[in-house]
Amino acid sequence: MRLLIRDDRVAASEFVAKYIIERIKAFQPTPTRPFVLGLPTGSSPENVYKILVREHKAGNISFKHVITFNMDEYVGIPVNHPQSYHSFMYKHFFSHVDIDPTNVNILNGNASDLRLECREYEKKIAAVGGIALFLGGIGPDGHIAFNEPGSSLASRTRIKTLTDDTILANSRFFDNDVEKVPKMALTVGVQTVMEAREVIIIATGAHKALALKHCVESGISHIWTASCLQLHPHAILVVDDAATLELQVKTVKYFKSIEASAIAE
Ligand SMILES: N[C@@H]1[C@@H](O)[C@H](O)[C@@H](COP(=O)(O)O)O[C@@H]1O
Repeated sequence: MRLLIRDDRVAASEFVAKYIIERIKAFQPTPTRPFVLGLPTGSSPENVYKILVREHKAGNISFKHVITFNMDEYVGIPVNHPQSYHSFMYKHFFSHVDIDPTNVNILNGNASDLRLECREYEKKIAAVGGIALFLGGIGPDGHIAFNEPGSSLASRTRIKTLTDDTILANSRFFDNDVEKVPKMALTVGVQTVMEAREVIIIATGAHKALALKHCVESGISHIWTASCLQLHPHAILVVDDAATLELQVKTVKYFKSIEASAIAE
């Protein structure tokens, strides 16, 4: 796992957006050989989308031959609900770039058979050769996608009941009313994320510091599900200074020093 520390959220987002652009460009996607990108929602990636849109408008990147798979979606709210992850993705990203809507995959939280929807999602990912790069965020409780504390680290796309902590954290998007927050979601599993060839996580703000500590300095645990990334051969965590508050000074120094020496090489 690489840990890259930037001064603030803007700098962290710039790094992540540029990384995604570089990866897509290096892959040189075509209609028959598309780039497969996994995507999250949340306030952390919002800025990343802003930068990707900016770079697209500046003519620096095309998403024409990119297939996307979103990590998760609430169960039981209409697709056009302002807080659905469908709405989020179109509002912040898809509506502003040249992606082919038929290449956009988002779980349907209103499917008549939710289990089937999840199984089909996994099949769709496999059918396009797996995810090349999964962008993710982490919840304050260390969850990745909606893999809440206690999720199996071998899990695949499925229905999850959200924890009280997540419902409370996400109530800020629902008029601060926990009653309005959906109680269940569909989410890719920990294993689904782990099978991506690369994973890049953005985590910013002091409220992510404890999660980051558990993901980086503690053992792999189903309680802090993002800690699974310790086992991923190509995982990068991009964080701001505030998110490192709970890390040991020596951890921060170490990761900063290896980045500095990598730049010097
Ligand atoms: N399901 C999403 C996660 O994928 C996301 O990482 C998390 C953190 O969101 P934020 O970046 O807004 O803190 O929120 C939600 O629970």
